[in-house]
Amino acid sequence: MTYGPDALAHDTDGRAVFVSGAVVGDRVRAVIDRDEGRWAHAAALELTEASPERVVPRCPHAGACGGCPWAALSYEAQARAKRDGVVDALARIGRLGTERAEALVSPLVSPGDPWGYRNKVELAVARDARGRVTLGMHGRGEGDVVQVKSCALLDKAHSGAVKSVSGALGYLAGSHDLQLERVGIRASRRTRDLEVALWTRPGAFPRAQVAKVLGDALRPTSVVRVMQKGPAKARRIAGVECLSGAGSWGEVVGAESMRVSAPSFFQVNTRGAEKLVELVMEALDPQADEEAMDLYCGAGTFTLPLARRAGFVSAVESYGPAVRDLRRNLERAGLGNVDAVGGDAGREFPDTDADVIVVDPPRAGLAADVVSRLSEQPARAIAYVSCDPATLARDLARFEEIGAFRPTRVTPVDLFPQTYHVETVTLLERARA
Ligand SMILES: C[S@@+](CC[C@H](N)C(=O)[O-])C[C@H]1O[C@@H](n2cnc3c(N)ncnc32)[C@H](O)[C@@H]1O
Repeated sequence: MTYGPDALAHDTDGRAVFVSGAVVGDRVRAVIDRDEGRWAHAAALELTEASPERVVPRCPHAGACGGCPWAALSYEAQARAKRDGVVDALARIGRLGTERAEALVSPLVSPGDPWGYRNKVELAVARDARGRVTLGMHGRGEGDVVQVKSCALLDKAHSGAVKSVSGALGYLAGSHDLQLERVGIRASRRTRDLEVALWTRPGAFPRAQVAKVLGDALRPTSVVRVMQKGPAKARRIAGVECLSGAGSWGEVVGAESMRVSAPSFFQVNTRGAEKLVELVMEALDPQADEEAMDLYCGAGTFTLPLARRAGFVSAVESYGPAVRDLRRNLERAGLGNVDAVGGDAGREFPDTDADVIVVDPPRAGLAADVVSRLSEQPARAIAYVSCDPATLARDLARFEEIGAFRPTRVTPVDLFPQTYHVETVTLLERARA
């Protein structure tokens, strides 16, 4: 498999052909639909011999919906392919070589059930030629929307929420222009919190009707409207208003209770988030007389447990709503030993000497100046949590070049079963002179 939805084949000239609709080991008849010279893309038309790793997806929409691109691959094969993908990225992009990469990367850790693990789904909105609105899951093709009754990745306790929200908003959109761009549903089995977040353009909005219709349909604990400006993909926020209930969503991660507002990042797999915290704490083992740093800290998934164990924590997060969530979570937890700074991790790099450090950047990885600043730290260890093996590998190569810290363990964690995505926790330890 590739780090993507496709399987990898080679044509008679040995060039790579990415094949959609196939899994590793399949024999298929496929047609090339994109030729880029050095590589090509093909679509499988007919399965002539099924791979022993092929399974019947648990969800009937898996072929059309974009949410589960690896659902036709057995879970064991997914786990192997993810670990192999991390090894390959470290060997090639990280320039660590195959032998060292193989020794560094442990087998994939699976935090729990590979279905029903998500605490969040996002519904796409489509309008037909007559302006009628339908809501559904993002399809495999650009702009496709697939109507579903439930999502097999969403926590079973809330599996009906997708149908209820799609129905209620589809009905209301028939008589009101909601200016809807997408809808987020966050559901917690632990707190029973259920939040519906409507992403819209700013402007007039039937607040009371939306709150009433959604309230009747599924009794959410919170309904919020996130007003967005600029291009939809940029997700720039013009304002957030609470239409009913709490105005935020609550979840329990290990021993910590957290509240998160709709635009803020929160791991979609709660058990997976717990596993990450466990691995990070185990690797760093922060002590009461030590100082910790948490860069790209979000609403505090690592900050809170770090603050329980270390003497002091410097935390940096650039996104305003997440910084507010972090401060509120620290206050609710009664933790006063954290300096929570809002701003870019490079520009606001804490002017302090840390003993242990957590970094958990977005997919783009660490800016080069952040790797340099981290390398100047006297810390004994850094835990690098990554959601992209390629940028992790690039950053590890930068650490190696500077030479102050070396990766000593890379643990892939399966936060996103049925997809090609993989999270990793890398322990970097101070290099011996
Ligand atoms: C993968 S999330 C991790 C959040 C948190 N550690 C958690 O587990 O919930 C990455 C976070 O980095 C923040 N971020 C993105 N770019 C940043 C930057 N340049 N400086 C600081 N934070 C940034 C995002 O807003 C997001 O909250």
